[in-house]
Amino acid sequence: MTQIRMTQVAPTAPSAPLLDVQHLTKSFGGLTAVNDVTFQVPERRIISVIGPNGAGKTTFFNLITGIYAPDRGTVNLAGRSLVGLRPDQVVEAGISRTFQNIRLFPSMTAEENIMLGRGVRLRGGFWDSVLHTARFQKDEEEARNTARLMLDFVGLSKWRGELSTNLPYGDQRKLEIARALATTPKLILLDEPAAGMNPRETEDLKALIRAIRDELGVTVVLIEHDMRLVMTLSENITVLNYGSKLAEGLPHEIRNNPEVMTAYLGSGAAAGNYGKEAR
Ligand SMILES: Nc1ncnc2c1ncn2[C@@H]1O[C@H](COP(=O)(O)OP(=O)(O)OP(=O)(O)O)[C@@H](O)[C@H]1O
Repeated sequence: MTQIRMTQVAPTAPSAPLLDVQHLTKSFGGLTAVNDVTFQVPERRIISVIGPNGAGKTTFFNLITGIYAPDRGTVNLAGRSLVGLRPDQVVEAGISRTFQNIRLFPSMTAEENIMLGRGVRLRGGFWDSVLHTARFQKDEEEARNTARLMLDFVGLSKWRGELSTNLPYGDQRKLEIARALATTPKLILLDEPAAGMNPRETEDLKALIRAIRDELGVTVVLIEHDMRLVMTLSENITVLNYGSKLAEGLPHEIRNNPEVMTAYLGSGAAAGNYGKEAR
């Protein structure tokens, strides 16, 4: 993979977490989907958030990324508050993400999909694009260069001019990651990146996530149901259950935590997943 340095992490005190979430709470009607969750991520870590179906994991990501406003609690990135920012402003602040379901533009090429992701970092405005000004052309060239670097980084250069819909499933997921990386984030949130992948694709994904941290210096938080991947990739794991933080610790601590096991055993399909693959 190409060596690219892209992290723009502002200097923070050695002990200050990059992401600092305190007492985050969100209810929908009578249901508290995220309940008083405190969560800290130091720079350059790979952290997983797990929990049975409906535990509040995606809502937690949606609160961090400005899709929902929290009822209570704070979210800080490198010391800057993100509460009240729109999703695009959160991206500009340095957090990008992928979604549980693939959200590519099927009638655009792999390269064009990434160029769109890069748009948030470009300086030209609406009239620059309408009038095709010199600034627009410079922006477009810059976006294309970044897209090519990212395609190379995730190993998809051969698909550059192909419509995204024609890519194999695992490669579409990688393309989404490339698009998120094109915004030069400090932190990337991956929502079930291995969902639907075969074992070989999952192994590739594991190597890619490590490279994102090691080569790009980007911190990674992932939601994932594939326990084998979670246990072998994460440095730390946070477990949510019914919206609350049930446990937090090293992979072997989580694997041996009876409360975590009970939470999964009570949750149908996810229980099988945990029981089979956590070992
Ligand atoms: N916009 C919404 N309106 C009402 N309820 C919601 C909304 N979003 C999420 N919920 C509810 O909040 C709870 C948590 O959902 P969430 O999708 O965050 O869980 P999850 O842990 O990501 O689940 P899964 O692993 O199945 O993706 C669920 O009961 C869900 O139905």
